[in-house]
Amino acid sequence: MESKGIENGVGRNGLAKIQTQDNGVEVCHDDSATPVKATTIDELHSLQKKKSTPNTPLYNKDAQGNNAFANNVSEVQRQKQQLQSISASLASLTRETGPKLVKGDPASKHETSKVAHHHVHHVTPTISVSDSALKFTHVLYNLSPAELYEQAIKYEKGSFITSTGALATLSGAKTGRSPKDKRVVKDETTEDELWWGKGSPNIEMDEETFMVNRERAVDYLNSLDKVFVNDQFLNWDPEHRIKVRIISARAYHSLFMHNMCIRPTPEELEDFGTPDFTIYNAGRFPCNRYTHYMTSSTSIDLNLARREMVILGTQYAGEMKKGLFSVMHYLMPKRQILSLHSGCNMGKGGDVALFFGLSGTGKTTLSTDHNRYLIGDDEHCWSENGVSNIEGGCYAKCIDLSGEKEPDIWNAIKFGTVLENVVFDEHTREVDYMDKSVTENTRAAYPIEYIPNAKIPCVGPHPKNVILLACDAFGVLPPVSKLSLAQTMYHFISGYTALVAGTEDGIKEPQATFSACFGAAFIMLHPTKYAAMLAEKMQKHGATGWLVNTGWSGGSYGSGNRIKLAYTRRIIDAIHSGSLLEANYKKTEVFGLEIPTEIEGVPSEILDPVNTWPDKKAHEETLLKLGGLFKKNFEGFVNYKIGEDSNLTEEILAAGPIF
Ligand SMILES: Nc1ncnc2c1ncn2[C@@H]1O[C@H](COP(=O)(O)OP(=O)(O)O)[C@@H](O)[C@H]1O
Ligand SMILES: C=C(OP(=O)(O)O)C(=O)O
Ligand SMILES: [Ca+2]
Ligand SMILES: [Mn+2]
Repeated sequence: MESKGIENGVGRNGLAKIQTQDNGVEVCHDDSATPVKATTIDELHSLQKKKSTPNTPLYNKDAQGNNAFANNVSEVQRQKQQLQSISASLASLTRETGPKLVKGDPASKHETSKVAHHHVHHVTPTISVSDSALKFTHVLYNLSPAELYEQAIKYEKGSFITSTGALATLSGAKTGRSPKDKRVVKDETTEDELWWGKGSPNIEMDEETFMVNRERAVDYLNSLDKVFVNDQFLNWDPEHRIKVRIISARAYHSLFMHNMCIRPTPEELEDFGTPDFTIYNAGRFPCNRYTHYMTSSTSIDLNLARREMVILGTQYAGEMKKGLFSVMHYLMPKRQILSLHSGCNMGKGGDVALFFGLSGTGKTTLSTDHNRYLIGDDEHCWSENGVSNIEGGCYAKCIDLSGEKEPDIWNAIKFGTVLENVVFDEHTREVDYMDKSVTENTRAAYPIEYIPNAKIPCVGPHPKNVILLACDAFGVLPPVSKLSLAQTMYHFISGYTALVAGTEDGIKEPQATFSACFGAAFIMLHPTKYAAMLAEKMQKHGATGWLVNTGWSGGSYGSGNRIKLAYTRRIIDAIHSGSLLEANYKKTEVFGLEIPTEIEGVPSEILDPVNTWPDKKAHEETLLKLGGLFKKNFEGFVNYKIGEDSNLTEEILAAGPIF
């Protein structure tokens, strides 16, 4: 019937027929493999998934990796305890019972009905109980990135896979933190312990109001079909590890925290027990303006006594990461450990550098260095044991990101990475990193091991260099200065950087920002407490302080240019290698900074800013102006003693600009 070859076979439509094989058999088979052992499509689907979850216990497996039958009871018991713990976290404090919790996705009926049988947290409803007690809330516990991708793409608008495999998400109306809406409960203890008043990030609220907001968040979360729960760790120093639980409404938030916190191994998760700190993230659900203290629809509330944080009315994920950082800024100093808003890396020879700086000054960019081991990009602890990263991931800005300039960050944007608020081609899903349509603050959150030279575990010895980064948009701070200990403290307490005017009406010149300890938004104690600890540690371990201007040169913002990243990298290289310690120095006017006359790979004339300004008078005026702003800011600190030694306090006061 069929003819051989194309040349003489003509189909009904007049086109040549393609014959695959000439074996004389009339019936055409698709393939020769044995058919699958399934009689229905459902059966076929069930073959696809092997039983395993991130929280599957390992203990109960036999040598072949099968779940040993004898231990199944303890596994059921353990799962029950885990669900009871989550149930306790989600319990309403104003009603007798909350919703019943079930593990698993409500959409996958087969799985959950099975699980539900074992894992419903039983409460016997009585007639007096509210309807919410009769409801089921599904708990999606420590899901994997793949599972979270599926959840986000199915249920959260604005979630897409980009051409490199990252998960593009939208954070909603808020694309940055809301520091004015961050409140801390003032009680008998925190009243004395914390920094309150002018300059402090701690805006007070009372316990009662906290409980109102907590209940609001808990009720919202319980009203959902499902919530995401992450149980993870903070701090790579095993002695000072903190267990955190994050309860959130979005897969985006769960994946973000999966990346940013330290991910427990299955064994660690098995022994997790009760968290040390819990975040209730109600995301889009606002606070109620009739509630005392509420001044907007957003409220981020910290209760140190209860070890809880409540987030209402913002979906910006950085709020969780930086909220936990505040908690560490309280807990760690209690243990004589200094918490640092800094990046950190280590050379092949074990030399550690810290990179302090406010947002946008270069912590993430400069600590991610192909020639060095990355310990972390943003939050660290310095204890008697050395340094340790608080987090398990990095949070890089991606505006104008390029593969040529920042290959390691570029390559980290792959499957598993959360990309916030970026714009991409609707067809190819290629991200346009130049596009600021949604926000200038586009971000990538990825696990630290996505950086090839990550140092795992993320700990290192005592720092040798302490680098203070300032993005000086006035263009008068030198690209690099070597600091005395007193100068290091002066600049650490000042925490200077400048914001550029951008495109807003009216603002024509850069705005100086002073943020104590290069992170006033996150510290909980008075800045001088952290400064005293830093001075003590730097002295004890012989660390050198440096001030690096990653901002403007040749004039202020508008007339000069931002210092080339390549030059800043050469400067940082010279600090790491020790060669900059050996350079010749001269002292600058006004700020009295020691500046090197030569650095390999950097044009010598840029090392003294005055050389780069065509208008010398304008330079002088700008320098004095900035000096004045420093002086004025420091007035708030002149009455504080730093450390045991009043000599150091006096030296610090004298280490500022003189004119
Ligand atoms: N000379 C420079 N040094 C450091 N960063 C620079 C420099 N010039 C431009 N940049 C850009 O500034 C931004 C610094 O941001 P980032 O490293 O995320 O800061 P941080 O982590 O301190 O918030 C990056 O986008 C980086 O590419
Ligand atoms: C996430 C933040 O940190 P950074 O900009 O320092 O990376 C932030 O300040 O919100
Ligand atoms: Ca920051
Ligand atoms: Mn950063």
